[in-house]
Amino acid sequence: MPAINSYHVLSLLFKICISLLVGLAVHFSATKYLEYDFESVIHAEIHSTFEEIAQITGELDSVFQSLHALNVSECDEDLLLAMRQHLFSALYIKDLGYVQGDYMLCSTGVGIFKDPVYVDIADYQGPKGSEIWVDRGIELFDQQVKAMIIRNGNFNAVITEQQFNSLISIPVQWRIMYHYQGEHVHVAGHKSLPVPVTAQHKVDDAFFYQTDCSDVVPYCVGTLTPRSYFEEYNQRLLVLWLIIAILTAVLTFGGLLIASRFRRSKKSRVLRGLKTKQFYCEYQPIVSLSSGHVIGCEVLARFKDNTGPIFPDEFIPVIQDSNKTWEFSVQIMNRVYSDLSPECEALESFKVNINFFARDIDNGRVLAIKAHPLNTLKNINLVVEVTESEQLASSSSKNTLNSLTESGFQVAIDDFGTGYSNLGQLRQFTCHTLKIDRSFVSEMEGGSIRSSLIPHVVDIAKNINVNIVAEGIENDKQRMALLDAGIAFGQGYHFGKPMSLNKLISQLKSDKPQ
Ligand SMILES: Nc1nc2c(ncn2[C@@H]2O[C@H](COP(=O)(O)O[C@H]3[C@@H](O)[C@H](n4cnc5c(=O)[nH]c(N)nc54)O[C@@H]3COP(=O)(O)O)[C@@H](O)[C@H]2O)c(=O)[nH]1
Repeated sequence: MPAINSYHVLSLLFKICISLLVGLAVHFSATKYLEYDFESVIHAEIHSTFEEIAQITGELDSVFQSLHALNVSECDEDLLLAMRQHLFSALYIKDLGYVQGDYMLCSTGVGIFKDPVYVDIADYQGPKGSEIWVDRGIELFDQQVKAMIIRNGNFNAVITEQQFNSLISIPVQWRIMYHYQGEHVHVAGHKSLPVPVTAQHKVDDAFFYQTDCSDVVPYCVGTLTPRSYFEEYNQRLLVLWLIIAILTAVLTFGGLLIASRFRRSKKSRVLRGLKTKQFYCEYQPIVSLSSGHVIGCEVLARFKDNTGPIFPDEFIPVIQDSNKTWEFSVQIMNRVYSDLSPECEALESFKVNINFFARDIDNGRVLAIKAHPLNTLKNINLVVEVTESEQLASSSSKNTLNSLTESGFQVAIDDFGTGYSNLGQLRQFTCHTLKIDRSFVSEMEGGSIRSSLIPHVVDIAKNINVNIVAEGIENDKQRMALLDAGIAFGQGYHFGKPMSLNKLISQLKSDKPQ
């Protein structure tokens, strides 16, 4: 299991926060949408109220018009009959009366008054010369009701507040205002609601407040709807959206986990590292086994990102499988160049072994090394190190290696003895060094069959006149035994682990006779 560090904790917290934010955003947007939708419902309700008010005023206009057409100057039974006929067919008007001057003479409900009733001053002037009284308590068919009275000429009509109560069907607090010549007069509903001056709406934690004024009739309506009604009205949708929001948050979290797992997969880290040039180099000394002097080094690529290091045994296969071998080698050469260029003055015919892939030898891409600035560094002998493999046996590989050696490069065959090389193959191209795989060295003390092959490899090397570097020397006993076997050079933890170039240079300086 990978170690959990603060980076992982932070990244997990980040994912949780993003997922919560996405879930909240979905929830917030859905609620806003439902609120908007609910406001449209209230808006439609207000507009249907205006339509009904228009019908009321239309009814009043037509009744007044036809009563005026009777051209009467007193209230008699004929007029009462005519008024009652109008009342019978009216939808909204609940009573009609005849007024002369400041006195009402008769009404459809009472008939002809014995004593004319004094009519006080109207609350406000209405359109078309009408006068209006609002919120009046009147007796209608033996019942005390609140009503609005509209007078036009010698006639007045009564509209009860009950008429208005049925105009708005949703359970909101509402208020209808008469709006004429800049004045707002309460007509019906909750007097405490704010005066609806212009169309506006507001939503808070507890209420939806919405007001609107009609363009057709001089009325405005204000509504105050408790949020609980909104929640009840949209109960199913709110629950559904809450579930969707939770699911979205969970899916986002899952998606982020998968994405980051992919991001953290070795393959994507390595390829990202290649793109962002995150590979760097360590240098392992190669020494003379007799004197212990450092005669050169092997360049070993390293990789580390904020998730941690990845070792060559893991990243080399990724690079091979992704066909990025040459891109990788160029990056390493560039790194070696920038590491070495400030230091090379202090060196003396120093071998620098760089590992290349057999496929880049086979396809000849490695020949581009000839034009690389590394080639211009003073005191450096570049050694092309390549692991022995089947690909090295191809004729194109041989041509490439021969072309390199003709141009002054040295060639080292790495891990010699583990695979495909044979003496016949080695004779076909010039190679300068055989590097004996560390498995031979590590098994020397146990006297394995493999280690018993070392003298044989030494013979082969002498035969074709190449140097041998023994790899993986971890103690002095191994050094001595290899020296006895006729091997001149070695590499291994006994002389130094792969290290930074600065460290290697200091080791070199302390190594030099003063
Ligand atoms: N084409 C390229 N291949 C590269 C490059 N950089 C590295 N590699 C290859 O990856 C393999 C693993 O390399 P690494 O993990 O760096 O191991 C090297 C040494 O650290 C290790 N070593 C050296 N001395 C000892 C020792 O005394 N004991 C011990 N247990 N290990 C030791 O051996 C590796 C070097 O081996 P070799 O290459 O065979 O000389 C390895 O195959 C690298 O070649 C690169 O830039 N390009």
